[in-house]
Amino acid sequence: MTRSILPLTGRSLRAPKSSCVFIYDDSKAPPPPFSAPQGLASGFFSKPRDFSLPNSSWGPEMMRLYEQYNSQCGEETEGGENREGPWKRLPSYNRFLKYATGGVYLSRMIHKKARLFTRNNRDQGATFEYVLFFNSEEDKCVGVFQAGHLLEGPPGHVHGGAIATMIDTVIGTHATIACGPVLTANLNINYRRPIPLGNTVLLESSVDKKEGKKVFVTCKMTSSDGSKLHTDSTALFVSIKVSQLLLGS
Ligand SMILES: CCCCCCCCCCCCCC(=O)SCCNC(=O)CCNC(=O)[C@H](O)C(C)(C)COP(=O)(O)OP(=O)(O)OC[C@H]1O[C@@H](n2cnc3c(N)ncnc32)[C@H](O)[C@@H]1OP(=O)(O)O
Repeated sequence: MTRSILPLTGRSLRAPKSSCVFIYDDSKAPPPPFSAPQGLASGFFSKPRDFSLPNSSWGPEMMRLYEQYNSQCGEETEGGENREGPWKRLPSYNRFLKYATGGVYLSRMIHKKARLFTRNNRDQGATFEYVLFFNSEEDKCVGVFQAGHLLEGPPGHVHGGAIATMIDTVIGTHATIACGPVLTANLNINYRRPIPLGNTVLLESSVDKKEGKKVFVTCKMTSSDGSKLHTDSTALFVSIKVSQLLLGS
């Protein structure tokens, strides 16, 4: 029923401008009727929470790096003018699908309780605190990541799977910006130095080459001052049609 009427293509999955999108918040009320246009039932809709903004759990290094990149971001001023800047902060929600065109309905039909792995803990600072910035002129993506105490692997240090998750998030986002919807086909990580829990690290990714449906990305993760290399990694992403995921093929 639903599959045939949904105009879901790669092109329809665009991140919205967070300032003007209203979405259904399923924690507050029952859903409006399926056919309700987005934004009409104002009592049921609320602004999506952008998890990539500072909160009280962010330590000084996280804040320093955030300010460093954020101060170089283009933005619309209160007077409505556009301030130029090479970087753009990428907003981050707990369910990407909800905020894509038409996704508000899809998100209720497809595993409606699903939440993004990295954004599913309400306890600020406990798991993944991160913010991503993108520089289109240089085609660079950076992630600033503060690792919370629930990410323990080796005693007092961050689990390798959590590190891989962060790398995949940064390079996956970068590959998506470069090529539209993609899936990780291959990810190789050299773990060079353990990361103490609570530390802030910097991830920097670059697209090495695109070849048909394939995009090759590399990423380095360093201490916040850049002095220590924690990981270096390479990855292959393959372009997909979003309908592939929805139709289970
Ligand atoms: C603003 C932007 C916001 C963005 C938000 C986004 C958030 C994102 C953040 C979160 C990010 C989270 C991200 C996640 O967690 S993604 C979740 C983890 N990944 C998966 O589950 C992927 C599972 N795999 C597949 O679905 C398929 O195998 C894929 C789609 C990957 C390839 O499909 P398929 O097999 O049908 O591909 P093809 O036959 O058309 O081949 C195409 C080409 O690719 C080459 N090939 C394929 N596989 C490999 C391999 N392993 N090594 C080397 N090469 C490989 C292949 O040889 C061919 O090359 P060529 O012959 O053409 O030369």
